[in-house]
Amino acid sequence: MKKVGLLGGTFDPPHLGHLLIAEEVYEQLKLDEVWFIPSGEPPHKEKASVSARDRVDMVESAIQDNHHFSINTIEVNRLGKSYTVDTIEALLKEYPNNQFYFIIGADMVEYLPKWSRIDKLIEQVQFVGVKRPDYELNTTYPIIALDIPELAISSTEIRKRLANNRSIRYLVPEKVLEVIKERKLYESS
Ligand SMILES: Nc1ncnc2c1ncn2[C@@H]1O[C@H](COP(=O)(O)OP(=O)(O)OP(=O)(O)O)[C@@H](O)[C@H]1O
Ligand SMILES: O=C(O)c1ccc[n+]([C@@H]2O[C@H](COP(=O)([O-])O)[C@@H](O)[C@H]2O)c1
Repeated sequence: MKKVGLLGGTFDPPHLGHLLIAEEVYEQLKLDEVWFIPSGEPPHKEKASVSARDRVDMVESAIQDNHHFSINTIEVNRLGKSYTVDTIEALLKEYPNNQFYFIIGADMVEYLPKWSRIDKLIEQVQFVGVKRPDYELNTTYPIIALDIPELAISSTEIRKRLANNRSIRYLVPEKVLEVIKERKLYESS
């Protein structure tokens, strides 16, 4: 049975915090792979600022030099809001021999009670919660809580910096920076 970590996200844009949590969970839980799953329509927040195509391309650029990371586009290929419960149901059908671990930051751990059909979802997939500055990892849900180095990086902060012509070097991988610059993403109009 293959142990596969899933990192769902808006990735608007992907940053070093995402890569660090994926790598830490991969190592600590001895996973075989981690799949990055960009949302089509995020279930609980405003639409992303750039297209799904751009977000997929940025994720591909971010993970290209790590052979145990890959991208899965199941959510961008599905219409409507990207509820995790639908994604897990589809993945379990398609890959019955995989054991999935859904990785979330502490902000999403706090939000778990509000996830769609959470009582069903919690029985279908093992959640792994990781620390994130300013959020608590406490929950009554049966998650695996992991201690990881905390990085105070968010996509929101990166978008703000770009809007103010500030540097995002060393907050995102070089390759992601190249895509952002080439396509003039996140420039204020
Ligand atoms: N610095 C971080 N430390 C720990 N977890 C993180 C970090 N950044 C993102 N995550 C987690 O990664 C997943 C995907 O996050 P997402 O793509 O929404 O990035 P974000 O930085 O939270 O974006 P935004 O600021 O736009 O809300 C979520 O589970 C989130 O909690
Ligand atoms: O299914 C839900 O109700 C749900 C609610 C909040 C978040 N999620 C998922 O959690 C992941 C991280 O969310 P986000 O918004 O921080 O990118 C992403 O895969 C979302 O689809 C899912």
